[in-house]
Amino acid sequence: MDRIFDSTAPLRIGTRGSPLALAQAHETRDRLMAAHGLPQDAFEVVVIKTSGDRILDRPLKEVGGKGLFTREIEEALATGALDIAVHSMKDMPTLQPAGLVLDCLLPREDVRDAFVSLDFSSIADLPQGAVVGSSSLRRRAQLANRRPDLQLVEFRGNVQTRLQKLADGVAVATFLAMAGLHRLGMTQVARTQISPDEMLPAVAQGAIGIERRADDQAIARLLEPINDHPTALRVAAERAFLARLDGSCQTPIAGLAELDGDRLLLRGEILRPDGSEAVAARREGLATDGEAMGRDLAEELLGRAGPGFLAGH
Ligand SMILES: NCc1[nH]cc(CCC(=O)O)c1CC(=O)O
Repeated sequence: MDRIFDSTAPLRIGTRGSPLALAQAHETRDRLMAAHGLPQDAFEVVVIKTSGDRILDRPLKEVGGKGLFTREIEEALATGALDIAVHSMKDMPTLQPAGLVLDCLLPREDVRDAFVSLDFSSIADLPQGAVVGSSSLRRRAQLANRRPDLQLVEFRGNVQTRLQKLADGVAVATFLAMAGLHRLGMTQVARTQISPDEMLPAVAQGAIGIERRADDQAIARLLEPINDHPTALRVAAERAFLARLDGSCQTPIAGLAELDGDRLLLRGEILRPDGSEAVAARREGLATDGEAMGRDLAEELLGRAGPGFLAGH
């Protein structure tokens, strides 16, 4: 019998402590309880503070790359202080540290961005020169590309902090992932759900991934029934695209794969950080070829953009 079912010790689920991260950890726990008929006390949610949670006063691009919200959690997983770790896939580097794998994906939530504002109903509704808050390089570049007249200010912090900044008048509008709002039961703050045609979301937006030690076969079997195969195919194609672009937090990149039966439609966009130029393309093919399509799409965009584009020079 698997040690996980024999053990009297609860399964330790590692997560960040933000309300959204906790909601994602609880969703993971609930799916494992349902899949295996386990009681809630078979699990323990362990909150880990990451450097990204500690440093709130500087733009993310100055603090460091994508590992910022995950490093301490991955260290705890590697040393055995956790059994699994729950992550927003959009915050994950494309390469896992040696000894860890991230191959269990929960069913994907809404992939769209939400336009959030107390005074205006959409991007088009924003007056000339309005101040918009966002710390996402992708959203900043996409917005600057479509509305060069707008003024952008940094907007760090969790969903609640950012809404407070709007209430305080720091900016008149911001963007949040619909997925996060759904999981927090806060979709009412979205004034408009922005179509991917207007603003292509981040790679893996709306997807939750569960990481484990590569050699932990009991955990691999435990996770197997909660892995959502359509989500896994889509995220694999998007992350192959991202990996080929050498994407980091420093680079405005958007990508979205959608399934239609056994077909996969993959769209990608890269932008100059100041939004002065955007290059977009799409690929369509068999879903099982998604990762090759991702690499191929990245090659096309890199070729069309030319050297130095992603660095902004
Ligand atoms: N970068 C922070 C982050 N990482 C994941 C989400 C939302 C949930 C998701 O996309 O899965 C957010 C907040 C946001 O973009 O509004």
